[in-house]
Amino acid sequence: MGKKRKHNKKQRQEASDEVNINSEELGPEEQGIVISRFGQQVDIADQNFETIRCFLRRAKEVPVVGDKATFQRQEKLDTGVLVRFEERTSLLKRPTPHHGIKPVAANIDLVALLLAPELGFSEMLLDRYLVAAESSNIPVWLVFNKWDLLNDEERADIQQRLKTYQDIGYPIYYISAKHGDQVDELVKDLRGKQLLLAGQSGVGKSTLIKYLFPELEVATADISETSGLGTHTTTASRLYKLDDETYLVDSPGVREFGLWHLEDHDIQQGFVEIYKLAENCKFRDCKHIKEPGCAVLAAAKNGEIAESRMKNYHHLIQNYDQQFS
Ligand SMILES: Nc1nc2c(ncn2[C@@H]2O[C@H](COP(=O)(O)OP(=O)(O)OP(=O)(O)O)[C@@H](O)[C@H]2O)c(=O)[nH]1
Ligand SMILES: [Zn+2]
Repeated sequence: MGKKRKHNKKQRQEASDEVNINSEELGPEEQGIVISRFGQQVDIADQNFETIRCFLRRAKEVPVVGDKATFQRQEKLDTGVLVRFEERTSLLKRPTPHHGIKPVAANIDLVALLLAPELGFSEMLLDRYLVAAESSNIPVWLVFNKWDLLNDEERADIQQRLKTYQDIGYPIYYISAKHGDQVDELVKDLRGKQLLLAGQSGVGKSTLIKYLFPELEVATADISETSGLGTHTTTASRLYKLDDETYLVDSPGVREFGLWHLEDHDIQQGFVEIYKLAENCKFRDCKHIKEPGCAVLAAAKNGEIAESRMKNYHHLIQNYDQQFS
C-alpha cells in the first residue's frame, strides 16, 4: 500500500517536470557556469554573466557552484533547463553529520585562506586547514587580513611565524580588506583562477567581498526579486566574477572546512614537507611517532622540520589514533 503511494508520487513528480520542460520551447544550447544551487534548481550565469534560473532535467544530476554547464532557455517562462555539466577538475566535498559526503564546490583551483590577528592566530588551526585543503588536492594561499590593526612589533612576530609556511611553499599576502591595502596586488595574482574564500568566522571574508564588489547587495537583491523562485538564503554558495577568467566562490558550507574531521591518511599527507620525507622511512606505514629508522624524526631532530609543525602533526595523529582506532 505504502509502496504504491510512493510510486504515484513519483509519477506525479515526473509529470510536473514535463510541464516545466517542454522541448519545443527550448532555445539553442548555451554555455554557462553554475553560480548557486537551490534544491532542484540552479542559477546559471550565461556568457554575459547574466543569471538564469534553470531546472535540473534528471534528479541524479547534482551540479554544484563552479560547475561549467550547458543549458537551454525556456524563453516564455524566463527560466532554463540544465542539459549537462562538464567534467570537473576538482570537487570539494563536505562531510555530513551522519558520515555522508556532500559535494559543495567544483573546479576550485585555489583556496585563499583568510587569517586575522585578533581571533588569536593559531598555527594549530592553520595546520588543520592546510591538511583539509591538501586532502582535496587544492593549492592554498595564506591571506593575512586586518594588517592595519597591528603595530610594527606585532607585524614582525606574525611574519616570523608565517615564514615557516612560506619556506614550505605556501604564498602569503598581508592585506587590509577594510581599507583595500594590498588587495589589488592579491587580485592581480589571482587572475585566471577559480578560487574559494575560506577562513574562520570574523576574519573578514564578507568585508573582502564587499571591497571587491561594491555593488554586491544590489546584485543579490535583484536575483531573488526577479526570479521569484525558490528561496535565496544566506547559506547558499555563491560564485562571483572578478573578470572573464577569474571567479570567486564563497560557500558558507566550506568556509570553516579546517574544523572538519580528518582521517589519518589526510593528516599524514597533509603536512606536505613531512610527507615528502616519509618515503625515506624504514617502514612504509611509519607514522613518525617513535618508529625505528624514521627519516622524519631524524629530520626534525636536525631542525629541518619546524618544531611547531612537528608538534601539531603529532598532536593530530595521536589524538585521532586514540579516538578512532
Ligand atoms: N581593522 C580591520 N577590520 C576589518 C578588516 N576586515 C574586516 N574587518 C572587520 O572584522 C569584522 C568581521 O568581518 P567580516 O567580513 O564580517 O568577517 P567574515 O569572515 O565574513 O565573518 P563570517 O561572516 O562570520 O564568516 C567586521 O567588523 C569587519 O569590519 C580589516 O582589514 N581591518
Ligand atoms: Zn617515519
